[in-house]
Amino acid sequence: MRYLVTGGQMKQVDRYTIENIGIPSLVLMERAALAVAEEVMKHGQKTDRIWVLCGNGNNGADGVAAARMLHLKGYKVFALLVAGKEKGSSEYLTQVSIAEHTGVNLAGFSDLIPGTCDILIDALFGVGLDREILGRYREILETIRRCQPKFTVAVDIPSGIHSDSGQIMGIALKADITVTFGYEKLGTMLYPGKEYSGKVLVADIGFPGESLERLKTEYFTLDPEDVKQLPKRPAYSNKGSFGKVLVVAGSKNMSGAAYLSALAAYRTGAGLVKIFTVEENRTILQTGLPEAIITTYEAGEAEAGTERFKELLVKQCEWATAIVLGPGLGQEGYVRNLVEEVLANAYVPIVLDADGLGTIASNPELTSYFTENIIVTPHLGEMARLTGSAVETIQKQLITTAREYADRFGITCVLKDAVTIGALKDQRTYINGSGNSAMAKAGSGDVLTGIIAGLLALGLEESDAAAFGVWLHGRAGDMVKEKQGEHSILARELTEEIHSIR
Ligand SMILES: NC(=O)C1=CN([C@@H]2O[C@H](COP(=O)(O)OP(=O)(O)OC[C@H]3O[C@@H](n4cnc5c(N)ncnc54)[C@H](OP(=O)(O)O)[C@@H]3O)[C@@H](O)[C@H]2O)[C@@H](O)CC1
Ligand SMILES: [K+]
Repeated sequence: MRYLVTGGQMKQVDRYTIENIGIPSLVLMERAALAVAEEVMKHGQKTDRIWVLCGNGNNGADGVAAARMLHLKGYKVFALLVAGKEKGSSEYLTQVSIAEHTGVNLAGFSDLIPGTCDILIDALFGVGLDREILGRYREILETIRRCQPKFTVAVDIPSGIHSDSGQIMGIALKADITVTFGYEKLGTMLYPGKEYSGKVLVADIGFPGESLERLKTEYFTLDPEDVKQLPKRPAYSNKGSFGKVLVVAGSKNMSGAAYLSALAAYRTGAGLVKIFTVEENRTILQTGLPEAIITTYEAGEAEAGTERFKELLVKQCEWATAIVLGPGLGQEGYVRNLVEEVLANAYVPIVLDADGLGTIASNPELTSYFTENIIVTPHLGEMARLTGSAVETIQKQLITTAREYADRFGITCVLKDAVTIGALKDQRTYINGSGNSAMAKAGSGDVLTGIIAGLLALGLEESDAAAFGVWLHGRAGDMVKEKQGEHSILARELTEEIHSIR
């Protein structure tokens, strides 16, 4: 697990380290600049034309220091000082003074003769960027972009990307590599910032652990080594040891979603999976997934809300350790009854997805059944229906949208996008780094519900099941893509990779 920070949190880490621990700001900066210079030396040669674009805050000061280090190693460096010294930070003034004493080639931006730039070090704005880039700064960034640097190393974060949201603040520079300090910023994990950052390298510049621990560390991501934290299968066990997943899914002419969800739950480790679906799906599901138990109902009895139907459903809910509710249920009138009965009668974790969420959006009064064991997994369109916000608005504020929805009901909200967010009920927020665009295909979401339910059945609590589930799902997608390329992934193949990850 890796913590991620907002720009504001990073500033608090800086301040605490400087003021309470006593590591001078310039000492941190020296290590930051060295990390940048070393990265440039790995990619460049002494004959390369290296430009360093420097603002007059501490990001610019990092740039000036890196320019000095490269200059002293014999590299051809040209530091472009974009702003005057008047409002420069004290570290910036110190770095410029040192650079002057060591003979670094310093110039104002107006002295730039546009030409070949082999390597650009982008040190205009770091976590201090707090507003839209306009006027002269915008023109400077446009000029730099027109020069088409062959390789760009961003200092801390690409200039123009907001460190909390990953949004472009009017204009931004694209980097091949971003050398970030201490902890990765949310802005390089979230689109479009993620795309602008290239490869992100986190440089340890000496922040002691306690400088972060004392903050409320809310944001985190998972890496391949974290898979070790998933529960192991004890040797002495039976199918009952691993929990029972009830998949309430499927409708007439729609059996695939139930199949995929159930299959994924089994592949993730559930001991028993039962599909509760319409009678029409019995044969096809029994044939496709003979390992699953199939219990069926008639749409008519669900519509009428007969006693037999209610009793049958209550029995299923009592049987389950975890429930998937929604995939492929369709939008027939009876679905509302079905969803309400499950929400009212289940006392175990429920993964609510797809048509289950559609039912909630059309019948918002059903949210009164939401308890802390609900995990909702909407994509942006579903979230738009649930909240009444536009998709474009949600996309610009994934984290806040997911967090607000989760907190409103005290539930866990997994908001699915190119970077999926898990606003967990325990107040931590998971930012997913696995997965790829090839997974944007029918059935992929059904597999995710099954994986999360499988983890719940193994005993993970809702927050961990949601975060690990999203990660495993993306990782499986990455592995399938590696084998068969971008275009031909099928949702069911995601389930076939789960074993190689776990
Ligand atoms: N010891 C430390 O603290 C360490 C810090 N480190 C480094 O410091 C960086 C943070 O430094 P920072 O806080 O000085 O902010 P920074 O990103 O340089 O930007 C501030 C400048 O930008 C300006 N500005 C902002 N928005 C603007 C806009 N839209 N359009 C125009 N101007 C705009 C703003 O102007 P102002 O608002 O003052 O008018 C100010 O001049 C961090 O990312 C890391 O690289 C590391 O060395 C580790 C040790
Ligand atoms: K930068």
